[in-house]
Amino acid sequence: MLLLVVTTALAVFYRVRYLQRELDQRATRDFLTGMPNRRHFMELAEREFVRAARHGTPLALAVVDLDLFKNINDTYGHEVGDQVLKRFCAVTRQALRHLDTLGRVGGEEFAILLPDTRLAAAREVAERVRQAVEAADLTTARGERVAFTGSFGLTAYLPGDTDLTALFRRADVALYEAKAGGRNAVRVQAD
Ligand SMILES: Nc1nc2c(ncn2[C@@H]2O[C@H](COP(=O)(O)OP(=O)(O)OP(=O)(O)O)[C@@H](O)[C@H]2O)c(=O)[nH]1
Repeated sequence: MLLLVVTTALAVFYRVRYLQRELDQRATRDFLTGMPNRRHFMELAEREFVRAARHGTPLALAVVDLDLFKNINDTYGHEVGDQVLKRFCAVTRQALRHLDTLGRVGGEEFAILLPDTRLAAAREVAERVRQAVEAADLTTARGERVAFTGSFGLTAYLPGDTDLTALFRRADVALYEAKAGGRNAVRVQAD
């Protein structure tokens, strides 16, 4: 009898723990790509921003927008567009270091957080990711080869920054320049 009670209690315990993890996962991860969703990415970025502001540790932020993504959807269909988003994440994740965080902050918009990284090093990382994305492709069920690229806006924490918004503002300006300059490029906004 005691054995039955104990095994039932254990089974309930593990089931509850599993469900709790499922819930946590759904709250923090983007359903399509499995990357941190916007809210979770912002939480992680906020944590790193506080650390940079308090201890003066370097911190870089890149915003990435897939190029002419509407064309991919229009040409190959929304499902292939979804596959491109997933492939982009896999390729980018592989080109990043373990400490870096890739988040999906919008439909075809992503952000990369690079803790303990100065601008010069971050530029190298962003350029490596850009090249990896450019070199990647996928083949559709109909045998069509789909290539894709991304534009990158990069910035780093400055001692005068009072909040994370300042970094996003600069990164967005750099991203705009990358798009205006013809896309598939890394642009930097240092101040
Ligand atoms: N397949 C798919 N498409 C998405 C998703 N989220 C956003 N999009 C599409 O992404 C496209 C973004 O298009 P635009 O904002 O016009 O930008 P763009 O075509 O990438 O052009 P540029 O940013 O100027 O290079 C829209 O067509 C959205 O419908 C998604 O989850 N899956």
